[in-house]
Amino acid sequence: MTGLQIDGLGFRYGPRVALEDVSFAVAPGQFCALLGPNGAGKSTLFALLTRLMVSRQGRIRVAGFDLAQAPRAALARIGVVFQQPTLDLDLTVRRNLRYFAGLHGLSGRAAAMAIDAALDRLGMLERAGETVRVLNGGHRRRMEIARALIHAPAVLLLDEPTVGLDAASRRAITAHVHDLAAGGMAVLWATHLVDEIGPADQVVVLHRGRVLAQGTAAAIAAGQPLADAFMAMTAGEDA
Ligand SMILES: Nc1ncnc2c1ncn2[C@@H]1O[C@H](COP(=O)(O)OP(=O)(O)OP(=O)(O)O)[C@@H](O)[C@H]1O
Repeated sequence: MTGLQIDGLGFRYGPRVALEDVSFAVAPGQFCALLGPNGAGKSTLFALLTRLMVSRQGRIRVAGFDLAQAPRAALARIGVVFQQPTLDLDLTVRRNLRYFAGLHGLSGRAAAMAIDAALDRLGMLERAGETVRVLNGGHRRRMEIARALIHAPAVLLLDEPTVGLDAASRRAITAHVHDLAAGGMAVLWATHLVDEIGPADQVVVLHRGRVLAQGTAAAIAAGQPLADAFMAMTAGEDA
């Protein structure tokens, strides 16, 4: 397995169970939507995948590397776009990315090539010299995704990356990230918005820390709109 594999993952905040026996995989070339309402456990899962937090329950493998046993090798193969933007608004796009390339040990020509390639993939190359502050929200987000690609990760994690964006920007970013998956990356996209998911995408429905369903969106929707299937599943749990 060369993408992302999660087996039996659990996590508690004191007595509160945030994740329970979560297992699923994202293969290279797959766009997988982690679909869950507020409080489902998506951010907790992302914190465990990026080792901001550690769990003793279960196992996470990235491109075959066990995150607990070989954290550096595993983390080197992950690109992350967190919910909260973390850009220096007063630097240009290129300087922001150069700083980040340096964190990954890239400098000089290698860094310049990686930065140009990543910006090009997100349609942002012509904006490389602009200060981040003048970019709109959609372009800032695209730049953050480009930044997450600089070290050529095998797995790309995005935590609700379209929050606060207008419809056109959301559509553009969703399309760009689908293209990255089609190019061979394993993509995990956390969201509570079903309109960001295509029928062929993989979906993992997370609710109250547990996986309620997983499969293609078409299979989970089972002939009804995905939104209805999702509402029925999560409302049923509340009853
Ligand atoms: N620091 C914390 N201390 C205690 N409980 C927490 C903490 N962080 C999250 N929780 C709880 O863990 C559960 C999962 O929260 P989490 O933030 O992972 O969900 P989420 O799916 O990311 O939700 P959202 O979309 O609102 O960010 C929730 O019940 C939440 O209240």
